[in-house]
Amino acid sequence: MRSNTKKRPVTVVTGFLGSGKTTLLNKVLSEPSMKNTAVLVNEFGKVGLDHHLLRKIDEQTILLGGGCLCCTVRDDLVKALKDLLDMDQRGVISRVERIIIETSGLADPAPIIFTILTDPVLQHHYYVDLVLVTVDAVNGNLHLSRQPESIKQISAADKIIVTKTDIATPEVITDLIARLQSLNPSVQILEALSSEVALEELFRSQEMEHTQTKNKVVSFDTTRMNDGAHVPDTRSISLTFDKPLDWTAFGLWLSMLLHARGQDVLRVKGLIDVGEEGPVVLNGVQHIIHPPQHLASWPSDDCRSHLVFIMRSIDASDILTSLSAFQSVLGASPILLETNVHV
Ligand SMILES: Nc1nc2c(ncn2[C@@H]2O[C@H](COP(=O)(O)OP(=O)(O)OP(=O)(O)O)[C@@H](O)[C@H]2O)c(=O)[nH]1
Repeated sequence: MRSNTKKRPVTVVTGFLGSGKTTLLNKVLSEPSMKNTAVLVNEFGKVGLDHHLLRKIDEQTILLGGGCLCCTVRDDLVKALKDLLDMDQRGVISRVERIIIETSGLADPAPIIFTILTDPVLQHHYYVDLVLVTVDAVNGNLHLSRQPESIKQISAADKIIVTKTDIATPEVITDLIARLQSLNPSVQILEALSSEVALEELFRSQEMEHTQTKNKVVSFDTTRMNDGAHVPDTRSISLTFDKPLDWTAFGLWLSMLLHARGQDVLRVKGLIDVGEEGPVVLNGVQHIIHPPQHLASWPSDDCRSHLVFIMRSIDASDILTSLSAFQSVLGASPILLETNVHV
């Protein structure tokens, strides 16, 4: 019986239908450093194909049943992760050091993260380290305008990999990247084909990257986006605070917000100055907040709190008013850095 008390990282790879998830994974999994990776593949539809396409890791590729992982087959996911653990501990498969879940193109990553964080067994053995989202350079804009699932995926992303840049014009790629950055200001965007996306960069733990892209001012023409979209308005806001925050009071404020408007808060991400040496990393997808992590030091010279919300139908002014009303307990006032509205 092998013993391994270290929690294993789970990377969720999602992206709209046909956006290049399997292609990217094939590349990633052929790297020697990924050899102890198990892959769970979920496809929408009765007959799955992608697990056949992921040849490199035959033995440790598991196909989760037809149906979408985010709504119908979460029991399958729990069972597959427990089975992997069991097989790993009994030594019947090679040691599993990382798990990749390739979702169906229609999946909302939030319930998947929620399942792993809340299952009484899984939470002791696994943690979700990254949500990687592939976006097709040619069709990405259309998906964002027409498919609400696509917006949820972008909101949940820690890193976005733009695929098919070889068959899109530079203007389309630039516009798409601006739109993605505007939807999720804290996300890191990589191009799949540029230098083949270095693996270390793709899978690098995110704490050190939290501040790299935040606060980027993106020029963005909202009129172009109103192309008969079916997606309700989505907006992102970036905030800072004039002083360190009281962490307990902030946690209370956030719980109240999520309790009242959890459905409309797609993403919360931040580095919070709580008056100690390093910041607290906050990472939430919809109503799920990952266990906050206290970093020993700030990842850059900028030691101010940074908080990004991606929301539906909630005005930046509502957040600011609510935080301002709470400021005597928070110990700091909010300052709006940037807001982007997509209608
Ligand atoms: N030209 C080009 N084609 C690509 C690129 N990435 C993927 N493709 C093609 O796009 C098609 C779909 O790619 P997949 O990797 O199967 O996409 P997926 O997201 O796994 O698809 P689903 O599982 O159906 O959601 C395939 O024909 C790929 O060869 C790319 O960067 N450039």
